[in-house]
Amino acid sequence: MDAVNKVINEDLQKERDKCKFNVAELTAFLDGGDKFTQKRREKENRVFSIQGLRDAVPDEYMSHKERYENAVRKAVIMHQTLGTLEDKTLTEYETARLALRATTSSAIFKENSPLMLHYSMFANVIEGQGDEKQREYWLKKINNMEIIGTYAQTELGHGTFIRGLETTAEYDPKTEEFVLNSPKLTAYKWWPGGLAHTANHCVVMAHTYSQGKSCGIQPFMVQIRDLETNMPMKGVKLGEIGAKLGFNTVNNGFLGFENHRIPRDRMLMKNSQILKDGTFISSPNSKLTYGTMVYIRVSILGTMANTLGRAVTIATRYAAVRRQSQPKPNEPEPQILDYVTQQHKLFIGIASSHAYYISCFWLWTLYHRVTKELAVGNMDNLAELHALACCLKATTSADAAVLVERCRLACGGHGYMLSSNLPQIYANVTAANTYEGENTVMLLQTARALVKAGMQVAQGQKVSPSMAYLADQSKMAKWDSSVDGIVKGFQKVAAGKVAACLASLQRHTNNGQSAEDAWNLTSVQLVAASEAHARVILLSVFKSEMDVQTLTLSGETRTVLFQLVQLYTIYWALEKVGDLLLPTTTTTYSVSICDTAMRCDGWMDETSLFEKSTIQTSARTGIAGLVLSGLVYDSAVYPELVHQSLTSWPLQ
Ligand SMILES: CCCCCCCCCCCCCC(=O)SCCNC(=O)CCNC(=O)[C@H](O)C(C)(C)COP(=O)(O)OP(=O)(O)OC[C@H]1O[C@@H](n2cnc3c(N)ncnc32)[C@H](O)[C@@H]1OP(=O)(O)O
Ligand SMILES: Cc1cc2nc3c(=O)[nH]c(=O)nc-3n(C[C@H](O)[C@H](O)[C@H](O)COP(=O)(O)OP(=O)(O)OC[C@H]3O[C@@H](n4cnc5c(N)ncnc54)[C@H](O)[C@@H]3O)c2cc1C
Repeated sequence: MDAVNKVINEDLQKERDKCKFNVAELTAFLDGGDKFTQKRREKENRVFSIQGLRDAVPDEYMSHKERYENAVRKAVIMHQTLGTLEDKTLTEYETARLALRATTSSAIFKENSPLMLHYSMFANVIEGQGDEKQREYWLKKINNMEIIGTYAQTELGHGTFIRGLETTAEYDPKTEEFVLNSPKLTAYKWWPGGLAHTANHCVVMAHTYSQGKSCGIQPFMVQIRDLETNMPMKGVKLGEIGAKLGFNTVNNGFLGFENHRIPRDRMLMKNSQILKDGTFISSPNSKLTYGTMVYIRVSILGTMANTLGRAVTIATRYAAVRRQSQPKPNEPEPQILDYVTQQHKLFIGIASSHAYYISCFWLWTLYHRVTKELAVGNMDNLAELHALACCLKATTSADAAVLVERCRLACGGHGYMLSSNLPQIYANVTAANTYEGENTVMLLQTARALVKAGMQVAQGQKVSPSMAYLADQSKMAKWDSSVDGIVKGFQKVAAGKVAACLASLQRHTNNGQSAEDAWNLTSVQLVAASEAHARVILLSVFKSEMDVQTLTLSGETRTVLFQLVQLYTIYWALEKVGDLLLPTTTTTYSVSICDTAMRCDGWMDETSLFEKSTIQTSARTGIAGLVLSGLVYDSAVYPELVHQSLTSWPLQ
């Protein structure tokens, strides 16, 4: 194996040599600047040089228990290592941006870390829901790993419907304690990562009662295990939920309570409070309790960018080194990358990964702005943030799962091998369709906001900036096959779908249906309208952010990035050709230029055997990448046809 490792595959090297742009420049652009590239590499080099982080045996040959124990062992080393590299001089945004790119964890854990929830939701829920004293007390313990925690919301009976949670927390003013109970089996917490054996604390979302009255769903910090023995505390029942498609080392567990008492100050009281005598002071907005979910939904865009980037890198490298068939007699078998069908499968993955990165940073900026506004009591933009986070989480995770599976199929039989790592990547990516808000449910949340905006437009009222295009449709000029033109086409499609939903809701209520039944009867269209809106946002943000952010880049790098924008836009125009009412056309791909993602060593945190043995990489540094061909649309008739279709759009 070692001898093989020293030789870089000839075809791969040739592709890298053909690169027309400055790889370092593009890498720094994606990282957010040279400073971050340096920091990322420092982290990667440190982590990847640790012998103890390598698996003696591939995960898939271990038992369930061995896998978990191996993951715990690595999680401890990772924590010790990363702790020493922490940079306190970075702003919160910079730290988040670095975390998004320096995903060493995905290279170390094929099925994720058992501490995943500790670092993500547990820490964030204390930050977002704890009062000042609670934040000061708990965050120190969390950061020092004095306690290990998770986020326990979902129950066996209810995941989506939070208001239906059955775990109860009843305030007892005599002892100034809350009494936690799981009155039924369906009230058991079910799913929280790390709960099975790893966590000794968790934030429990529970239906809260005081003075005999419901105080809604509130968060509580609960110690569930003894810190010395790791055994469950009195009145706490714990266990593991069992083997899953993926996430097997995340250690998802169940949790039930039987008269488990906790002090009053364990309720996280930033937003709502229960005073010593039991008086309930309600949050200014009950949805503030859901803030951690919004934060993770925003992060998921970045996770999708990384996960898809890894899959498409593996598949593109494979396409460069794999030769198959003999279309021209007496000539060698071509690289499968030369087949246009193969390029069609892979390039959209490269473009989408970039689109998700850009959209994630854009959404992060909005998230930080809204968080600052909330801190001073301004809720004006919370609904818009929620609507955007829901539809973008749903659309990017759904697309990423499809595209990762396409990458797996693009590797033929080898993609079916676990050693390709593509099946495990798929198992990770498809989970995001369900966790942090099931995708259909998320799209329906955005649809609520779209319907509201549609009604406001009809009444001549102002709507939120991301939905302002709904009001502009009548003024909208002709559109064409330029990127901006296609974005306008998509705006028209989304506006048309929203209008159709409003008409359907109206029709059903006029026919005597209740508002709820009218909503259910219209829900297939509502989901479609919400997805169309997400497409508008993804396409327009990708284009406009690239316009602004690439100004200082060299012409070659800008060109290749704009080819990705163009590819992404045109791909979706063709995918949604029915929506755009485009009659069948003979538009063809004429593939000639381009490439990108796999040139940047940001993608190089893949540790699979497959990559190392079959396709040689220069392991995490200075990957020159492959020269693929870019995509140029070659159809003179295209703009005309699109335009004609749009002018016959029945709902405009
Ligand atoms: C460091 C980071 C790394 C990241 C790695 C990632 C992987 C990490 C691993 C992750 C592992 C996985 C970990 C996990 O999986 S943790 C568990 C995650 N669980 C969920 O996400 C549950 C999904 N369900 C919900 O969120 C709610 O119950 C929904 C939203 C469905 C309905 O709710 P409800 O029935 O109560 O509400 P309503 O429909 O009557 O609507 C009422 C109004 O409220 C507004 N509204 C609703 N929600 C919000 C909100 N959030 N902010 C602002 N507003 C909000 C809404 O628009 C509406 O407004 P209006 O129309 O009336 O004006
Ligand atoms: C890998 C993984 C990790 C997880 N980690 C955690 C964790 O750490 N902590 C935690 O608390 N939870 C966690 N979860 C749970 C997760 O958040 C829930 O599974 C998710 O919110 C969906 O809820 P559910 O499973 O009850 O699905 P359901 O809501 O029962 O969904 C089933 C189907 O019903 C449909 N449906 C439900 N309600 C509606 C509606 N109102 N309108 C239309 N259709 C509807 C859905 O679209 C879906 O098709 C995790 C889940 C997974 C898969």
